[in-house]
Amino acid sequence: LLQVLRFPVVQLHMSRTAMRASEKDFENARNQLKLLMKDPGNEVKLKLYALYKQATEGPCNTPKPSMLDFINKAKWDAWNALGSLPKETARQNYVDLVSSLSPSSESSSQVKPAAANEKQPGSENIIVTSQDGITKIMFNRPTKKNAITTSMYKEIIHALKAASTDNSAITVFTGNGDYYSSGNDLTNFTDVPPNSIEETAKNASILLREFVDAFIDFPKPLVAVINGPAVGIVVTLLGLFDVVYASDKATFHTPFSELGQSPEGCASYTFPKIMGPAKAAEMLILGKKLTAGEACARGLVTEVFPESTFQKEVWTRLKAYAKLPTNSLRISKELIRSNEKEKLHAVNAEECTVLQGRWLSEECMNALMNFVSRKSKL
Ligand SMILES: CCCC/C=C/CC(=O)SCCNC(=O)CCNC(=O)[C@H](O)C(C)(C)COP(=O)(O)OP(=O)(O)OC[C@H]1O[C@@H](n2cnc3c(N)ncnc32)[C@H](O)[C@@H]1OP(=O)(O)O
Repeated sequence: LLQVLRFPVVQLHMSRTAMRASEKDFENARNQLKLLMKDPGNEVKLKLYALYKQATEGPCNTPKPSMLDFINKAKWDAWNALGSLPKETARQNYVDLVSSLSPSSESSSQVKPAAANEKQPGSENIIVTSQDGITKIMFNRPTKKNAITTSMYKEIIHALKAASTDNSAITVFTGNGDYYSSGNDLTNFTDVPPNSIEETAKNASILLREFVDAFIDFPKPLVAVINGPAVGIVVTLLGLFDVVYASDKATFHTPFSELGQSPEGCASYTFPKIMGPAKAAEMLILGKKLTAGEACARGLVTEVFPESTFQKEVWTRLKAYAKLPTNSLRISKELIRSNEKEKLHAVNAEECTVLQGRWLSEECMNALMNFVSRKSKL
Protein backbone atom coordinates (compact mmCIF):
# COMPACT_ATOMS: atom_id res chain seq x y z
CA LEU A 1 0.00 0.00 0.00
CA LEU A 2 2.81 2.32 0.91
CA GLN A 3 4.45 1.98 -2.44
CA VAL A 4 1.29 2.35 -4.45
CA LEU A 5 0.08 5.34 -2.47
CA ARG A 6 3.51 6.88 -1.94
CA PHE A 7 3.24 10.56 -2.53
CA PRO A 8 4.04 12.33 -4.80
CA VAL A 9 4.38 9.18 -6.85
CA VAL A 10 0.61 8.90 -6.96
CA GLN A 11 0.05 6.56 -9.87
CA LEU A 12 -2.55 8.65 -11.57
CA HIS A 13 -1.84 8.01 -15.22
CA MET A 14 -4.14 10.13 -17.25
CA SER A 15 -6.18 9.19 -20.21
CA ARG A 16 -5.94 12.47 -22.10
CA THR A 17 -9.02 11.69 -24.22
CA ALA A 18 -11.16 11.71 -21.10
CA MET A 19 -10.48 15.39 -20.39
CA ARG A 20 -12.74 18.05 -21.76
CA ALA A 21 -13.59 21.57 -20.51
CA SER A 22 -11.60 21.47 -17.28
CA GLU A 23 -8.59 19.73 -18.80
CA LYS A 24 -6.28 22.56 -17.82
CA ASP A 25 -7.54 22.66 -14.24
CA PHE A 26 -7.25 18.93 -14.00
CA GLU A 27 -3.68 19.00 -15.33
CA ASN A 28 -2.80 21.85 -12.95
CA ALA A 29 -4.28 19.94 -10.03
CA ARG A 30 -2.10 16.94 -10.85
CA ASN A 31 1.00 19.13 -10.90
CA GLN A 32 -0.03 20.91 -7.72
CA LEU A 33 -0.36 17.54 -6.01
CA LYS A 34 3.24 16.69 -6.78
CA LEU A 35 4.39 19.81 -4.99
CA LEU A 36 2.52 19.22 -1.73
CA MET A 37 4.85 19.30 1.25
CA LYS A 38 2.49 17.67 3.68
CA ASP A 39 1.21 14.10 3.68
CA PRO A 40 -2.58 14.30 3.19
CA GLY A 41 -3.00 10.80 4.66
CA ASN A 42 -4.09 7.59 3.02
CA GLU A 43 -7.78 8.34 3.23
CA VAL A 44 -7.32 11.44 1.09
CA LYS A 45 -4.90 9.66 -1.23
CA LEU A 46 -7.46 6.92 -1.82
CA LYS A 47 -10.11 9.59 -2.53
CA LEU A 48 -7.78 11.22 -5.03
CA TYR A 49 -7.11 7.88 -6.67
CA ALA A 50 -10.83 7.09 -6.88
CA LEU A 51 -11.77 10.50 -8.27
CA TYR A 52 -9.01 10.28 -10.82
CA LYS A 53 -10.14 6.87 -12.02
CA GLN A 54 -13.78 8.02 -12.11
CA ALA A 55 -12.87 11.19 -14.00
CA THR A 56 -10.82 9.35 -16.58
CA GLU A 57 -12.45 5.92 -16.87
CA GLY A 58 -15.94 6.32 -15.41
CA PRO A 59 -17.52 3.94 -12.87
CA CYS A 60 -15.43 1.13 -11.44
CA ASN A 61 -15.21 -1.58 -14.07
CA THR A 62 -12.65 -4.07 -12.75
CA PRO A 63 -13.22 -7.28 -10.75
CA LYS A 64 -13.07 -6.95 -6.94
CA PRO A 65 -9.57 -7.95 -5.72
CA SER A 66 -9.24 -10.63 -3.04
CA MET A 67 -9.43 -9.68 0.66
CA LEU A 68 -5.70 -10.21 1.11
CA ASP A 69 -4.71 -8.11 -1.86
CA PHE A 70 -4.73 -5.17 0.54
CA ILE A 71 -3.48 -2.48 -1.78
CA ASN A 72 -5.73 -3.14 -4.71
CA LYS A 73 -8.70 -3.93 -2.47
CA ALA A 74 -8.44 -0.53 -0.75
CA LYS A 75 -8.15 1.23 -4.11
CA TRP A 76 -11.00 -0.75 -5.63
CA ASP A 77 -13.26 -0.03 -2.64
CA ALA A 78 -12.58 3.69 -2.93
CA TRP A 79 -13.29 3.79 -6.66
CA ASN A 80 -16.34 1.52 -6.44
CA ALA A 81 -17.80 3.72 -3.70
CA LEU A 82 -18.18 6.54 -6.25
CA GLY A 83 -20.89 4.54 -8.02
CA SER A 84 -22.16 6.28 -11.15
CA LEU A 85 -20.78 9.74 -10.35
CA PRO A 86 -20.42 11.54 -13.71
CA LYS A 87 -16.88 11.99 -15.02
CA GLU A 88 -17.20 15.79 -15.05
CA THR A 89 -18.27 15.87 -11.41
CA ALA A 90 -15.43 13.56 -10.44
CA ARG A 91 -12.97 15.79 -12.29
CA GLN A 92 -14.30 18.88 -10.52
CA ASN A 93 -14.20 17.11 -7.14
CA TYR A 94 -10.63 16.08 -7.81
CA VAL A 95 -9.62 19.66 -8.60
CA ASP A 96 -11.45 20.94 -5.49
CA LEU A 97 -9.86 18.32 -3.26
CA VAL A 98 -6.35 19.10 -4.48
CA SER A 99 -7.03 22.78 -4.06
CA SER A 100 -8.16 22.24 -0.45
CA LEU A 101 -4.87 20.49 0.25
CA SER A 102 -2.71 23.18 -1.26
CA PRO A 103 -2.50 26.39 0.75
CA SER A 104 -0.41 28.93 -1.12
CA SER A 105 2.30 28.66 1.53
CA GLU A 106 2.91 25.14 0.28
CA SER A 107 3.43 26.07 -3.33
CA SER A 108 7.08 25.38 -3.13
CA SER A 109 8.93 23.49 -5.81
CA GLN A 110 10.64 21.51 -3.07
CA VAL A 111 9.29 18.00 -2.76
CA LYS A 112 9.69 16.10 0.47
CA PRO A 113 11.83 13.04 -0.16
CA ALA A 114 10.32 9.64 0.45
CA ALA A 115 11.12 8.13 3.84
CA ALA A 116 14.43 6.32 3.69
CA ASN A 117 14.38 2.56 3.89
CA GLU A 118 15.35 1.95 7.50
CA LYS A 119 16.40 -1.62 7.04
CA GLN A 120 20.11 -1.85 7.62
CA PRO A 121 21.67 -4.34 5.24
CA GLY A 122 23.23 -7.21 7.10
CA SER A 123 21.75 -6.22 10.45
CA GLU A 124 20.67 -9.03 12.76
CA ASN A 125 17.14 -8.86 14.06
CA ILE A 126 17.85 -11.31 16.87
CA ILE A 127 21.13 -10.99 18.74
CA VAL A 128 22.24 -13.89 20.91
CA THR A 129 25.14 -13.48 23.33
CA SER A 130 26.44 -15.62 26.14
CA GLN A 131 28.34 -14.19 29.07
CA ASP A 132 28.55 -14.56 32.86
CA GLY A 133 26.39 -17.69 32.80
CA ILE A 134 23.61 -15.87 30.97
CA THR A 135 22.46 -16.45 27.40
CA LYS A 136 20.81 -13.24 26.25
CA ILE A 137 18.38 -13.28 23.31
CA MET A 138 17.67 -9.72 22.24
CA PHE A 139 15.01 -8.45 19.82
CA ASN A 140 17.02 -6.08 17.65
CA ARG A 141 14.71 -4.33 15.24
CA PRO A 142 14.19 -1.05 17.05
CA THR A 143 12.99 0.96 14.04
CA LYS A 144 10.02 -1.43 13.81
CA LYS A 145 9.52 -1.57 17.58
CA ASN A 146 11.09 -5.05 17.51
CA ALA A 147 8.14 -6.55 15.62
CA ILE A 148 8.78 -10.23 15.01
CA THR A 149 9.10 -11.40 11.42
CA THR A 150 8.74 -14.98 10.20
CA SER A 151 12.51 -15.43 10.05
CA MET A 152 12.85 -14.04 13.61
CA TYR A 153 10.46 -16.74 14.91
CA LYS A 154 12.70 -19.34 13.31
CA GLU A 155 15.87 -17.75 14.69
CA ILE A 156 14.38 -17.70 18.19
CA ILE A 157 13.43 -21.38 18.01
CA HIS A 158 17.00 -22.11 16.97
CA ALA A 159 18.46 -19.89 19.72
CA LEU A 160 16.32 -21.58 22.40
CA LYS A 161 17.40 -25.03 21.24
CA ALA A 162 21.04 -23.96 21.40
CA ALA A 163 20.61 -22.27 24.81
CA SER A 164 18.99 -25.38 26.29
CA THR A 165 22.28 -27.24 25.97
CA ASP A 166 24.90 -24.49 26.24
CA ASN A 167 26.90 -23.75 29.41
CA SER A 168 24.72 -20.92 30.64
CA ALA A 169 22.58 -21.18 33.78
CA ILE A 170 19.74 -18.91 32.73
CA THR A 171 18.35 -17.50 29.49
CA VAL A 172 17.13 -13.95 29.22
CA PHE A 173 14.95 -12.22 26.62
CA THR A 174 15.07 -8.46 26.20
CA GLY A 175 14.58 -5.76 23.56
CA ASN A 176 16.88 -3.18 22.01
CA GLY A 177 15.54 0.39 21.89
CA ASP A 178 12.42 1.85 23.43
CA TYR A 179 10.20 -1.24 22.97
CA TYR A 180 10.50 -4.76 24.33
CA SER A 181 8.57 -5.85 21.23
CA SER A 182 5.41 -4.88 19.35
CA GLY A 183 4.65 -8.57 18.80
CA ASN A 184 3.94 -10.27 15.55
CA ASP A 185 5.01 -8.26 12.51
CA LEU A 186 1.62 -7.45 11.03
CA THR A 187 3.08 -7.27 7.56
CA ASN A 188 3.90 -10.99 7.75
CA PHE A 189 0.44 -11.55 6.30
CA THR A 190 -0.01 -8.61 3.97
CA ASP A 191 1.95 -9.55 0.88
CA VAL A 192 0.43 -12.96 0.38
CA PRO A 193 -0.66 -13.85 -3.17
CA PRO A 194 -4.43 -14.52 -3.18
CA ASN A 195 -4.02 -18.18 -4.16
CA SER A 196 -1.68 -18.89 -1.22
CA ILE A 197 -3.75 -17.46 1.62
CA GLU A 198 -4.82 -20.75 3.16
CA GLU A 199 -1.40 -22.30 2.81
CA THR A 200 0.21 -19.24 4.40
CA ALA A 201 -2.19 -19.38 7.35
CA LYS A 202 -1.47 -23.09 7.76
CA ASN A 203 2.30 -22.55 7.65
CA ALA A 204 2.05 -19.68 10.13
CA SER A 205 0.03 -21.88 12.47
CA ILE A 206 2.66 -24.65 12.26
CA LEU A 207 5.45 -22.14 12.88
CA LEU A 208 3.61 -20.59 15.82
CA ARG A 209 3.04 -23.98 17.38
CA GLU A 210 6.71 -24.90 17.07
CA PHE A 211 7.72 -21.50 18.43
CA VAL A 212 5.53 -21.75 21.55
CA ASP A 213 6.52 -25.40 22.07
CA ALA A 214 10.14 -24.26 22.29
CA PHE A 215 9.18 -22.08 25.30
CA ILE A 216 7.07 -24.80 26.93
CA ASP A 217 9.95 -27.27 26.71
CA PHE A 218 12.77 -24.90 27.60
CA PRO A 219 14.56 -26.57 30.52
CA LYS A 220 16.43 -23.68 32.19
CA PRO A 221 15.10 -20.64 34.06
CA LEU A 222 13.69 -18.25 31.48
CA VAL A 223 13.78 -14.57 32.41
CA ALA A 224 12.16 -11.63 30.60
CA VAL A 225 13.76 -8.21 31.01
CA ILE A 226 10.96 -5.98 29.78
CA ASN A 227 12.65 -2.72 28.84
CA GLY A 228 9.57 -1.03 27.34
CA PRO A 229 6.09 -1.65 25.91
CA ALA A 230 5.23 -5.23 25.02
CA VAL A 231 2.41 -6.18 22.65
CA GLY A 232 0.74 -9.41 21.58
CA ILE A 233 2.65 -12.65 21.55
CA VAL A 234 5.55 -11.37 23.66
CA VAL A 235 3.02 -10.67 26.42
CA THR A 236 1.13 -13.96 26.19
CA LEU A 237 4.42 -15.88 26.31
CA LEU A 238 5.20 -14.37 29.71
CA GLY A 239 3.02 -17.04 31.31
CA LEU A 240 5.71 -19.51 30.22
CA PHE A 241 8.57 -17.47 31.70
CA ASP A 242 9.89 -18.13 35.18
CA VAL A 243 10.77 -14.56 36.13
CA VAL A 244 9.64 -11.26 34.58
CA TYR A 245 11.42 -8.01 35.45
CA ALA A 246 9.93 -4.81 34.06
CA SER A 247 10.95 -1.19 33.76
CA ASP A 248 8.27 1.17 35.03
CA LYS A 249 7.93 2.44 31.45
CA ALA A 250 6.86 -1.00 30.22
CA THR A 251 3.24 -1.68 29.29
CA PHE A 252 1.47 -4.97 28.52
CA HIS A 253 -1.08 -5.10 25.74
CA THR A 254 -2.87 -7.97 24.01
CA PRO A 255 -5.19 -6.33 21.44
CA PHE A 256 -6.43 -9.59 19.92
CA SER A 257 -10.09 -8.67 19.50
CA GLU A 258 -9.14 -5.38 17.87
CA LEU A 259 -7.05 -7.39 15.40
CA GLY A 260 -9.77 -9.97 14.74
CA GLN A 261 -7.50 -12.58 16.32
CA SER A 262 -7.45 -14.74 19.44
CA PRO A 263 -4.93 -15.47 22.23
CA GLU A 264 -1.86 -17.62 21.69
CA GLY A 265 1.29 -18.48 23.69
CA CYS A 266 -0.89 -20.64 26.00
CA ALA A 267 -2.30 -17.46 27.55
CA SER A 268 -5.85 -18.79 27.35
CA TYR A 269 -4.69 -21.23 30.03
CA THR A 270 -1.84 -19.49 31.86
CA PHE A 271 -3.42 -16.03 32.27
CA PRO A 272 -6.59 -17.20 34.10
CA LYS A 273 -4.33 -19.29 36.34
CA ILE A 274 -1.98 -16.39 37.03
CA MET A 275 -4.46 -13.56 37.53
CA GLY A 276 -7.92 -15.16 37.72
CA PRO A 277 -10.46 -15.45 34.89
CA ALA A 278 -11.96 -11.99 35.29
CA LYS A 279 -8.66 -10.15 35.04
CA ALA A 280 -7.45 -12.46 32.24
CA ALA A 281 -10.62 -11.75 30.25
CA GLU A 282 -10.06 -8.02 30.61
CA MET A 283 -6.67 -8.39 28.94
CA LEU A 284 -7.26 -11.21 26.46
CA ILE A 285 -10.82 -10.47 25.37
CA LEU A 286 -11.20 -6.74 25.93
CA GLY A 287 -7.58 -5.83 25.19
CA LYS A 288 -6.98 -3.71 28.30
CA LYS A 289 -3.42 -2.39 28.30
CA LEU A 290 -1.69 -2.73 31.69
CA THR A 291 1.01 -0.61 33.23
CA ALA A 292 3.99 -2.43 34.68
CA GLY A 293 2.59 -1.86 38.19
CA GLU A 294 -0.78 -3.35 37.21
CA ALA A 295 0.88 -6.34 35.56
CA CYS A 296 2.90 -6.88 38.73
CA ALA A 297 -0.21 -6.64 40.91
CA ARG A 298 -1.82 -9.31 38.70
CA GLY A 299 1.15 -11.65 39.07
CA LEU A 300 2.29 -11.47 35.46
CA VAL A 301 5.40 -9.49 36.41
CA THR A 302 7.80 -10.46 39.19
CA GLU A 303 9.10 -6.98 40.01
CA VAL A 304 9.04 -3.44 38.60
CA PHE A 305 12.11 -1.15 38.65
CA PRO A 306 12.44 2.56 38.02
CA GLU A 307 13.63 3.13 34.45
CA SER A 308 16.66 5.10 35.68
CA THR A 309 18.15 2.10 37.50
CA PHE A 310 16.44 -0.74 35.65
CA GLN A 311 19.31 -2.10 33.56
CA LYS A 312 21.92 -1.82 36.29
CA GLU A 313 19.82 -3.43 39.02
CA VAL A 314 18.43 -6.20 36.89
CA TRP A 315 21.70 -7.31 35.31
CA THR A 316 23.54 -7.20 38.64
CA ARG A 317 20.91 -9.50 40.08
CA LEU A 318 20.84 -11.83 37.11
CA LYS A 319 24.63 -12.21 37.15
CA ALA A 320 24.43 -13.26 40.79
CA TYR A 321 21.59 -15.74 40.13
CA ALA A 322 23.52 -17.20 37.21
CA LYS A 323 26.21 -18.29 39.66
CA LEU A 324 23.79 -20.63 41.45
CA PRO A 325 24.29 -24.35 40.79
CA THR A 326 22.95 -24.93 37.27
CA ASN A 327 21.57 -28.43 37.87
CA SER A 328 19.65 -27.28 40.89
CA LEU A 329 18.13 -24.39 38.91
CA ARG A 330 17.09 -26.75 36.16
CA ILE A 331 15.65 -29.40 38.50
CA SER A 332 13.62 -26.88 40.47
CA LYS A 333 12.15 -25.52 37.27
CA GLU A 334 11.34 -29.04 36.14
CA LEU A 335 9.47 -29.67 39.40
CA ILE A 336 7.43 -26.50 39.07
CA ARG A 337 6.57 -26.94 35.39
CA SER A 338 6.57 -30.65 34.54
CA ASN A 339 3.00 -31.37 35.65
CA GLU A 340 1.73 -28.72 33.28
CA LYS A 341 3.67 -29.61 30.15
CA GLU A 342 1.21 -31.98 28.57
CA LYS A 343 -1.66 -29.58 29.18
CA LEU A 344 0.35 -26.67 27.77
CA HIS A 345 1.14 -28.53 24.56
CA ALA A 346 -2.54 -29.34 24.12
CA VAL A 347 -3.53 -25.72 24.75
CA ASN A 348 -0.90 -24.54 22.29
CA ALA A 349 -2.18 -26.88 19.58
CA GLU A 350 -5.76 -25.72 20.12
CA GLU A 351 -4.86 -22.01 20.13
CA CYS A 352 -2.90 -22.40 16.88
CA THR A 353 -5.80 -24.17 15.17
CA VAL A 354 -8.21 -21.44 16.25
CA LEU A 355 -5.82 -18.70 15.14
CA GLN A 356 -5.39 -20.28 11.73
CA GLY A 357 -9.12 -19.81 11.25
CA ARG A 358 -9.01 -16.25 12.56
CA TRP A 359 -6.28 -15.27 10.08
CA LEU A 360 -8.62 -16.25 7.24
CA SER A 361 -11.51 -14.25 8.66
CA GLU A 362 -12.74 -10.98 7.24
CA GLU A 363 -12.41 -9.36 10.70
CA CYS A 364 -8.72 -10.14 10.79
CA MET A 365 -8.06 -9.15 7.19
CA ASN A 366 -9.78 -5.80 7.71
CA ALA A 367 -7.73 -5.17 10.86
CA LEU A 368 -4.47 -5.91 9.06
CA MET A 369 -5.48 -3.69 6.17
CA ASN A 370 -6.28 -0.89 8.60
CA PHE A 371 -2.86 -1.23 10.20
CA VAL A 372 -1.03 -1.17 6.89
CA SER A 373 -2.95 1.82 5.56
CA ARG A 374 -2.81 3.67 8.91
CA LYS A 375 0.96 3.32 9.07
CA SER A 376 1.70 4.10 5.46
CA LYS A 377 3.92 7.09 4.83
CA LEU A 378 3.94 9.32 1.79
C1 LIG B 1 3.60 -16.84 13.38
C2 LIG B 1 2.55 -15.83 13.65
C3 LIG B 1 2.28 -15.59 15.09
C4 LIG B 1 1.21 -14.59 15.33
C5 LIG B 1 0.92 -14.28 16.72
C6 LIG B 1 1.00 -13.08 17.33
C7 LIG B 1 -0.11 -12.14 17.62
C8 LIG B 1 0.40 -10.75 18.01
O1 LIG B 1 1.52 -10.53 18.34
S1 LIG B 1 -0.78 -9.58 17.89
C9 LIG B 1 0.08 -8.05 18.19
C10 LIG B 1 0.55 -7.44 16.92
N1 LIG B 1 1.09 -6.12 17.17
C11 LIG B 1 0.37 -5.00 17.14
O2 LIG B 1 -0.83 -4.99 16.96
C12 LIG B 1 1.13 -3.73 17.28
C13 LIG B 1 1.06 -2.91 16.01
N2 LIG B 1 1.81 -1.66 16.15
C14 LIG B 1 1.30 -0.57 16.73
O3 LIG B 1 0.17 -0.54 17.16
C15 LIG B 1 2.19 0.62 16.83
O4 LIG B 1 3.16 0.53 15.82
C16 LIG B 1 2.90 0.72 18.21
C17 LIG B 1 1.84 1.07 19.27
C18 LIG B 1 3.59 -0.59 18.56
C19 LIG B 1 3.97 1.84 18.18
O5 LIG B 1 3.35 3.04 17.76
P1 LIG B 1 4.28 4.33 17.51
O6 LIG B 1 5.09 4.64 18.69
O7 LIG B 1 3.35 5.37 16.97
O8 LIG B 1 5.31 3.87 16.39
P2 LIG B 1 4.99 3.50 14.89
O9 LIG B 1 3.61 2.94 14.78
O10 LIG B 1 5.32 4.65 14.01
O11 LIG B 1 6.00 2.30 14.64
C20 LIG B 1 7.33 2.50 14.13
C21 LIG B 1 7.50 1.57 12.96
O12 LIG B 1 7.37 0.23 13.41
C22 LIG B 1 6.36 -0.43 12.65
N3 LIG B 1 5.69 -1.41 13.48
C23 LIG B 1 5.42 -1.31 14.80
N4 LIG B 1 4.83 -2.41 15.22
C24 LIG B 1 4.70 -3.23 14.16
C25 LIG B 1 4.16 -4.53 13.98
N5 LIG B 1 3.65 -5.22 15.00
N6 LIG B 1 4.20 -5.05 12.75
C26 LIG B 1 4.75 -4.39 11.72
N7 LIG B 1 5.29 -3.14 11.82
C27 LIG B 1 5.26 -2.59 13.04
C28 LIG B 1 5.43 0.67 12.20
O13 LIG B 1 4.69 0.29 11.08
C29 LIG B 1 6.42 1.77 11.90
O14 LIG B 1 7.00 1.47 10.65
P3 LIG B 1 7.25 2.64 9.59
O15 LIG B 1 5.89 3.22 9.34
O16 LIG B 1 7.83 1.95 8.41
O17 LIG B 1 8.17 3.61 10.26
